[in-house]
Amino acid sequence: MSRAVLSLGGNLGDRAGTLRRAMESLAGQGLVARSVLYETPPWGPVEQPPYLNAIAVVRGDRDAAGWLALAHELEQAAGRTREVRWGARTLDVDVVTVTADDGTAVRSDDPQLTLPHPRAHERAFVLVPWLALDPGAELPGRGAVADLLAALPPDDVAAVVRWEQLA
Ligand SMILES: Nc1ncnc2c1ncn2[C@@H]1O[C@H](COP(=O)(O)OP(=O)(O)OP(=O)(O)O)[C@@H](O)[C@H]1O
Ligand SMILES: Nc1nc2c(c(=O)[nH]1)N=C(CO)CN2
Repeated sequence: MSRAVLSLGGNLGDRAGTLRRAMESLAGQGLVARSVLYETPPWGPVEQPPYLNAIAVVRGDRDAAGWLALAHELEQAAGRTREVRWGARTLDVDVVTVTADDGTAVRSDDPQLTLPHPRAHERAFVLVPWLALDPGAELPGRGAVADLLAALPPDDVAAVVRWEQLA
């Protein structure tokens, strides 16, 4: 058993429908908690439309590789094709962190699965929904999510706006 924090995002097609369907799939895969949807400006060097983003916390009988496989299944179900790095997509699911049942954070330097996610700490689109869902959240090796957010440019944080309730 392990617990994973997943970041979901998409900026093509029916963004809200795609994220809702992904959350419905996760409901059958050990979904423990989910954030509402946030509209976020595109992060990174590629010019593209705004994203909807959300965080899901799942717990179940999978190891880290199993959570990554689930992330890829959700992306495929949303019709995602792999194109430009950091470019537009119907659905992107990143594994932010995985915690074993003894409380140990899984660490991995494998390029196919790097844990904790190496860029999560600098992404307001991950940290804002995560903090709202879990005010005590910690990104292993980086610190409290609240402190990481406080270290980001305030304009980046303010640009992440609550979009609507999932329910
Ligand atoms: N923690 C992780 N979560 C998801 N994918 C990961 C992780 N670590 C490594 N990867 C690998 O990254 C590869 C590229 O993923 P993807 O296309 O989603 O990248 P990206 O979303 O453009 O960029 P980023 O990784 O910065 O979010 C995947 O095939 C996956 O194997
Ligand atoms: N706001 C936001 N920006 C992004 C996102 C995302 O989910 N949200 N995903 C990306 C894919 O690497 C690149 N940029």
